[in-house]
Amino acid sequence: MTLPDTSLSPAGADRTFQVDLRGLVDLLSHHLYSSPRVYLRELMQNAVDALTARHTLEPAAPAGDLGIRLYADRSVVRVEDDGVGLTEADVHTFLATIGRSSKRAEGIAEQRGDFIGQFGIGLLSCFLVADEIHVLSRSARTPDAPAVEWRGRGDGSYTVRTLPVSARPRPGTTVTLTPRADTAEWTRPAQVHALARHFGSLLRHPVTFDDGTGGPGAPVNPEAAPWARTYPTPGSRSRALAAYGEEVFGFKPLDTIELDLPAVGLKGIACVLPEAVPAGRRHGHRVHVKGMLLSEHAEEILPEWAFFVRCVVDAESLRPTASRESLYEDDTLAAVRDALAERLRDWIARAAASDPDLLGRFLQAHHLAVKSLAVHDDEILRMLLPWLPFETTDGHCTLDEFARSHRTVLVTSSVEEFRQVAAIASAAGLGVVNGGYTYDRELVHRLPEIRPEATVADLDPATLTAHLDPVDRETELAAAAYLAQARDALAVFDCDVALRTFQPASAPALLVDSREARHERTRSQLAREQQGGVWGDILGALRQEAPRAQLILNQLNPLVRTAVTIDEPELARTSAEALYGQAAMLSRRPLRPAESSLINRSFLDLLAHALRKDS
Ligand SMILES: Nc1ncnc2c1ncn2[C@@H]1O[C@H](COP(=O)(O)OP(=O)(O)OP(=O)(O)O)[C@@H](O)[C@H]1O
Repeated sequence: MTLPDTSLSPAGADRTFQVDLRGLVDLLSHHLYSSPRVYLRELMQNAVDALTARHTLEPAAPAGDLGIRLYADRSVVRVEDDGVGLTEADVHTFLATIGRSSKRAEGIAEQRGDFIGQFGIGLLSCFLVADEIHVLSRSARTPDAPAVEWRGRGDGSYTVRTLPVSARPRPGTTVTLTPRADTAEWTRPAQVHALARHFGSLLRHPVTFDDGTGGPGAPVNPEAAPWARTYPTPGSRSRALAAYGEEVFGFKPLDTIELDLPAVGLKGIACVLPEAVPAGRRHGHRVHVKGMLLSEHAEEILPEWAFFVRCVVDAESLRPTASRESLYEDDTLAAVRDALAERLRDWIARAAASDPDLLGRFLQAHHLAVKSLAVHDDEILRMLLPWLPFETTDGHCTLDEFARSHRTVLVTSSVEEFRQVAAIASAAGLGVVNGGYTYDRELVHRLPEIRPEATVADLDPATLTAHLDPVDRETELAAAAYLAQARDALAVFDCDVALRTFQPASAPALLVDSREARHERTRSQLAREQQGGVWGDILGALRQEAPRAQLILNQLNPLVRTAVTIDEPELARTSAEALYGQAAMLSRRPLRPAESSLINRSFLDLLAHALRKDS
């Protein structure tokens, strides 16, 4: 073992970490912030926090008198506020110490609720666009203190000096950046103006922008948030909220739901999407804190099932993470999520109770989202199950309509089984729902919970065939030769052939072949191929009696009646293959390569036969 060399440093001497500021800024820009543009958000946010502190200090000061002024010409970007300002001691403590913040209580988790910042690193984001940060400040807390100037450089060095009061006659802070040439994209005047509007349009303090061309500063946030304005009528209010939703999200909402949670000072709107979105694709919500836009893609404020809305909210006490692009997962956020989810449920309940037209349009676009919700939410299930659309043997209809005309509701377990039995079941007067889509079978089975008079049962193809009428002995005997040839032709598909009578007469054949049966046959076939090998033994051990597919020919169908009388063996085989191919296609399940080539071959053979006959 080698002992550490202690000759150069006295044992136990305390040392101080060195910080490589360039490395730190690099880390922030590549891993914390999504884009250099966030420098403006951080500066505006510091200005907002400084104004908040000033209001606490001077509660009587009229809010409209204290504001934020932005300035950008081609050579500098400046953010000036009438906030609480800094003394020389504050500058050393807060500006020059990375990770130190005046907005935090004792621990890192104890942010003082009135501020947006807390981590003491936001100002560093200015190094994403400039090599030097210049701060000129005057404290409102110590009005006699001189103005103080701080210059912080990207290499980690800084200078502080005090200046006469005349250098900054009023309390507040001015931060000036001299952008690097390669960052013009984020610092040219038009861009600074656009970014200021983007981040600050809902700020409650007056914010102006001046591009140095001489005109008056343009207001960045001329109007209050749309939900904070007053409107002459409820109708004009909801139209204004919808127009705002359209402006920020780019779609015309199906409806706009107002959100208001006084406990956390949250207000905003949820815009119902006019079209369905794939369940996995979530766009997230726009979250403002104290008016400041922090995230455009926050997902955490609503549960996953709420993918049919996009929200804009402004909250007093949600806590952003250091990157500001997501929210700190704490009890408040969990409570907000629950409360907002409750609002969405209330909206659905209201539409179900009093606005069938709106409910209809909503379900047309979002029935999948609602189905996923109803599976876990008894309240939604009770309210909406009768209204949800399902594919049935009566076409697409609501479960309520369907249950009214069918006392027993049969439900298949796969889409393909539904396709196989739909026409025949409906001709036989049976009511079948396609239970193959996600959630559908589960939901249909819960119908008796809200319609106790309804009965729901599973239907599989084998049950249906058991109900088909056999043909009389004479017909069976007459068809025996044809059936034998058909069985022989279809043996490669492990398919039996039978003759029955069923409606509709227009259906020549029904292929009964459940998914489980197909899997079982594949396994059996593999076991046969692998005989003797390890796989063969394993698969063999798993082997059950492989259920066979069944092609059921319809004796009522004129084509089948003719086919069973064919005495030409080749033509008999081809016709059986063609009937099998047509029934397989009707089931709309994916065809195996052998089946596709069989369909091709039988078609061409039949064509050749027809042409030969004609010539
Ligand atoms: N415009 C300003 N007016 C007054 N003080 C300011 C201003 N900008 C920065 N400060 C002081 O500098 C400190 C550090 O600012 P910085 O933006 O780095 O971090 P923060 O805002 O405290 O936290 P966060 O990293 O979460 O933004 C602040 O806590 C505040 O004391």
